[in-house]
Amino acid sequence: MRTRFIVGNWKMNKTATEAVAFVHRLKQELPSVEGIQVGFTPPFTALHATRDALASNPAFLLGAQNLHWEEKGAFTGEVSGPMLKDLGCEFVLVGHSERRQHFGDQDTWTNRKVLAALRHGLRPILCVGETLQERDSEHTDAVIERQLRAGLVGVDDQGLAAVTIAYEPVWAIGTGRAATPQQAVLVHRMIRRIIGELGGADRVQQLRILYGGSVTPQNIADFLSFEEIDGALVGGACLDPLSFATLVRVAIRATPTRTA
Ligand SMILES: O=C(CO)COP(=O)(O)O
Repeated sequence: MRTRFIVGNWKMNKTATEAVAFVHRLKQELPSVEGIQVGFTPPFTALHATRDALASNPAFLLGAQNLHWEEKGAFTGEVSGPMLKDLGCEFVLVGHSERRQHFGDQDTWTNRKVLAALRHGLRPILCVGETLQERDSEHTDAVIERQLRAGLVGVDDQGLAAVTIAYEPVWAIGTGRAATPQQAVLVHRMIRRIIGELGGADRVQQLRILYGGSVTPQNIADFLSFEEIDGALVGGACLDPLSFATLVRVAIRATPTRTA
């Protein structure tokens, strides 16, 4: 069975000082985490402090929210894979819809970022998701397929084994209007089929597909009751240590028993 993965995406929240306070409180609430992995993506400026505060708990993984595809050079304001790796990051988000919407991250860029992450030993979490307009016009499948295929150009079987996909419908992000687990399951199945076609047929059963968009301590169990949903990418509900700890505790107990 795939190990479930809950990732708290802090977005542009928390100073380094606040990050340390958060982690200390969270560790009090979650003295032991077994059976699942918990990831954190602080802003770049809080990565170092968060790493030190997390202090080698193997269930806790540090990640970044973005990277540039070049290793170094004249790219003012950017951060590269080797820089993240050096700080102890194990994974990195690529193609989050906020990057696509506000910062012009196009499919060709997400592809370069996925390849750069893999080159530097970081596991990419490739984020895909449709807007409300795309869903309403029944383009969800086509949009997700395009984002996946374009984002994974040139990724070989070995690379695919290191990739995680996050399905985050744009209309569900920060709106309090989560997708239903059944809606997510349908998209997750399609994602697994497409990745299988891309050449990961042998390994596709190991691929983790997370759901993101208004996940809360109240609805996480519902999502994780489906075996197609391997975890969650959590925004708003990850910022408060008590709320996030509750969510993680529920996730630890959740067992997949339903089919859509
Ligand atoms: O974008 C998200 C995680 O990356 C989801 O954000 P919310 O959980 O706030 O909807």
